[in-house]
Amino acid sequence: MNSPRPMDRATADMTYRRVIFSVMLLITFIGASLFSALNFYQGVVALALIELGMAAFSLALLCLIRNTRDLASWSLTYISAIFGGFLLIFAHPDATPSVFIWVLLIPLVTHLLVGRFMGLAFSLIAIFLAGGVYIWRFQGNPSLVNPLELANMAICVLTVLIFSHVYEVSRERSEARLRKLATTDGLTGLANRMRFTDVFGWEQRKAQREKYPLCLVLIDLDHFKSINDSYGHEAGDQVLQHVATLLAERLRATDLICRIGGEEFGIMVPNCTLGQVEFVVHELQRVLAETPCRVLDQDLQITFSAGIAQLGRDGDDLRALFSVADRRMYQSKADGRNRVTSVDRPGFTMGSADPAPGGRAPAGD
Ligand SMILES: Nc1nc2c(ncn2[C@@H]2O[C@H](COP(=O)(O)OP(=O)(O)OP(=O)(O)O)[C@@H](O)[C@H]2O)c(=O)[nH]1
Repeated sequence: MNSPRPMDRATADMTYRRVIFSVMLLITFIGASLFSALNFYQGVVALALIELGMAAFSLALLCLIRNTRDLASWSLTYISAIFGGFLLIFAHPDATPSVFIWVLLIPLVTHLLVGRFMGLAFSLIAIFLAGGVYIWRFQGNPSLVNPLELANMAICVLTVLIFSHVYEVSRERSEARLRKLATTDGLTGLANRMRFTDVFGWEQRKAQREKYPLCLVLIDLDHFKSINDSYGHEAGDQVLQHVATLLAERLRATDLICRIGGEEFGIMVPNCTLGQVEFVVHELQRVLAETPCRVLDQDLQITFSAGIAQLGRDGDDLRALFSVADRRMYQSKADGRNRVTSVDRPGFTMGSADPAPGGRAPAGD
């Protein structure tokens, strides 16, 4: 099964929930141990044994969840087991009414551990069951089971449930917004360099493990400065968005494209040989040539120069690949632009690249 790429929602969510789960298990372990000792001391052996079981279970889970990928299943197991333990305690003749105050924690704990949907579903079932046990236990006691008492408890528990749910919904939304801000380029909506670096590291390990090629393409728009100079910065922004959309539409879902900065883009292409990637980039150039960018009632013909580097052949990490792809991209510029380079020309150095010539504006119609 494919694990999610870094900074994907599932991964970030798991990191957050693992911390919450660990804290919860620690609290359960300490609390259950303490109550177990107290109940043993008071001679209530049955309750003491249930609590001892809860403490041992929490400790075992604490060790188990450190590295598990299946955190959601373990969280549900924990919630079900602990709630099962609570139901046994609630039903025990020695348990006092004050024990039911723990029901207030159920919405909070479940929402924190398993999110808004499962949290809400589990809370409703648990509150319903706990309420049933309460009525069954104390039905002969009118001071504990009467409409006023029940309404008090129900409103209190429902308020905690509503707040827990609203909190979790807004937390998940804020987290998604922050994650988007942190990982995407604001102008084009493509991945930013930080996300690219994260995903590349993940993809690199996968490519090395599964022995398939991984290539990096650097793309730099040609004479972009002259677009800004001739048509204005806003027009330049539109061109960047136009190119970003075209590139993103043409690449596979497994490729990752990012805006590195300015008018430079990076593409990570897994599972393709250098020759295949070169073909793909030529295709992108062809599509771009066939799709001019409409700006201020003019069709601007945009071209780019590209350099390609392959993991292993040209370097063993992203920094080395960037350096090689960058050199080849400049070689494409020096060779006349609108080109793709995947092998070094002997004797070529960055200094020998043609410095950007003063402002040839792209062809308008
Ligand atoms: N509109 C716009 N322009 C940007 C942005 N970021 C960088 N630029 C401009 O991009 C231009 C890059 O110019 P150069 O590095 O000289 O490159 P070039 O004109 O494409 O020349 P060659 O790369 O040699 O073909 C500069 O004018 C920057 O101001 C941006 O976000 N929006």
